[in-house]
Amino acid sequence: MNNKMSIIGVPMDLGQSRRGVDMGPSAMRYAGAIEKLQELNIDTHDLGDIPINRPDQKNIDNDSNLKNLEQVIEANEKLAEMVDQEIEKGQFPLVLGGDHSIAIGSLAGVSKHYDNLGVIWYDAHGDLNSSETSPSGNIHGMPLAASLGIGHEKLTNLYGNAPKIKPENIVIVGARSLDPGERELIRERGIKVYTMHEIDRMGMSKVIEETIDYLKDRTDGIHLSLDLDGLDPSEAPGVGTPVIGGITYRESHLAMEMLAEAEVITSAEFVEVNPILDDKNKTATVAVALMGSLFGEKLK
Ligand SMILES: NC(=[NH2+])NCCC[C@H](N)C(=O)O
Ligand SMILES: [Mn+2]
Ligand SMILES: [Mn+2]
Repeated sequence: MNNKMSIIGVPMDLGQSRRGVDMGPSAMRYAGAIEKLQELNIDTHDLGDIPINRPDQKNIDNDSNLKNLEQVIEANEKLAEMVDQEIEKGQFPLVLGGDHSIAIGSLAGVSKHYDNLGVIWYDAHGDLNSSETSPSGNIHGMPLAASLGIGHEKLTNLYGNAPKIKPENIVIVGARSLDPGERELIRERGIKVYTMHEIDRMGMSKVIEETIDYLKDRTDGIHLSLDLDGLDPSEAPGVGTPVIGGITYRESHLAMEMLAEAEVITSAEFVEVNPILDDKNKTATVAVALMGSLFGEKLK
């Protein structure tokens, strides 16, 4: 793996309705993210947080039902540019969120550098909604669709033309809450999904083995987008949209270790850590432990 890493914090909570996820980057730094990476002999540059403009009140776009559309776009444009520049310099970008809408910016920046970017979407949700299908108007439920070129054109065309990624280069792991429009899209576009059912049946080991086999040959880089709500809320309670019956802490470590061993991940983000809803920073601590495994920590 690329040993030179740039950390980019995105303290943004405007892609969903529960305040507090803007403190995610601080919570993960406080839980020792930078020290953990340095311990692993990774040459780590913490670039700090992207400045976020907060609206005075809740802003709902008139022609779509999208909440805080302008602010989300502004933040994502800054993020895309930064991610793009860091990769250009030869750095591995590690993005700390913030709500999952920031994946729009991460993927916009990363995809500039790959013709066939692969994406592992580790999440209880598909985040495949558009303004038409979204039950909530929350943009954090839309980043994967937007990156596929589906949805509001200001989101799909952010920092370059749509689409940023191809449906056949995506693997969703941990899904257990999919809206009707998302299911339809998964079927229509043939997106590969390992729901909790498959994880229970096959075991995480087989799921990740298949994921790597599937993506390895067809892609020229793989972005890991890890939403902490992919884990079970008993182990990662500090998230805004928890869904019972999730991936365990051990399964998640195994997944990260297998990805590290295969040396396939070329960029990553950890999102949706909400310290206000958390139990003594437990979720940020879990996130940092998973970063350890993803970036090569071994027990012996
Ligand atoms: N990144 C997340 N936590 N997304 C949750 C999305 C929940 C729901 N599917 C929605 O679109 O509103
Ligand atoms: Mn989620
Ligand atoms: Mn998500």
